[in-house]
Amino acid sequence: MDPRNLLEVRNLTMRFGGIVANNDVSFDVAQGSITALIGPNGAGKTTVFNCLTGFYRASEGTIHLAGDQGCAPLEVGGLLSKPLIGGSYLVARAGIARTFQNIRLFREMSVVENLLVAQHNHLDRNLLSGALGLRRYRQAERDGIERAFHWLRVMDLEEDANRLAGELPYGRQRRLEIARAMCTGPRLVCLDEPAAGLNPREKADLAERIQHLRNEHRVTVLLIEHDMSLVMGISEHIVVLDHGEVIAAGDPQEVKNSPAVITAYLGADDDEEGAA
Ligand SMILES: Nc1ncnc2c1ncn2[C@@H]1O[C@H](COP(=O)(O)OP(=O)(O)OP(=O)(O)O)[C@@H](O)[C@H]1O
Repeated sequence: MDPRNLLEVRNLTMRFGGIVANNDVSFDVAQGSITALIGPNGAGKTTVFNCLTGFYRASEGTIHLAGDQGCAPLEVGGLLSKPLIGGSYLVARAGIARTFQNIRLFREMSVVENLLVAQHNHLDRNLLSGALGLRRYRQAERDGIERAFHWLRVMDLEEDANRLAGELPYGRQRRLEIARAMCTGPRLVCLDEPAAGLNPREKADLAERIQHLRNEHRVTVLLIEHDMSLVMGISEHIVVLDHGEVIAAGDPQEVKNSPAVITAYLGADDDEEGAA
């Protein structure tokens, strides 16, 4: 594995019966980069995310996540050969977190509770120490709450801590989803259309926050997004999918000028025209 990369996807194919959602997809995500995965509707972007995060077990191919601090690389492809639910749980432990195209918060829980539930991996381990020594267990609980408030502050949601998540305005729910993903301490955060439904001011704010996460909190970002000004404004590397296949990859300028990309977008729906 190239030491500059955090993630290497090789020859990923995902079939649903006769439908080939991803066909022989290969790409890299460099350590510390903001990388975007774009393409017209139905191109296979979310399916790639679902394979990366263990929601689907890929039909073929491998996904390598670099080891932490020089440890041996972790083969997520190996983990994903385990059953579906175990897959996503193990992937979270490996250091990948995600948000969803359609917000999936616990709407009936408070904002801070959403962040505490997200940390169940840490807290589960400490249940054992709960049985063995109360002090350690309480410390783990305090750490969890502190971590939750840290990310609420970073995402400017502290004042909403005790509100029900489902009552937050839409833009704040989107920020809460990112805070929840960050709470798990990921090395790679996968954001699925984080700007969907946001107004222009909220989109500009989101772009700054994503850059802040990468610059100040050292997380690598993989982004699916239809808003091309956001993608072109913050990504160093862009991978373009069409009909399940990678048709181009490069920096924003290269992708903008790629004839294959222009053709793919001109052939797509009206609302995507001119996006590339
Ligand atoms: N669970 C599934 N079962 C059957 N087909 C699926 C499944 N998930 C995705 N597909 C199909 O795979 C293809 C790619 O879908 P996917 O959601 O990955 O595209 P996308 O690029 O994320 O699209 P969008 O931008 O509209 O969200 C589509 O034809 C879709 O219908």
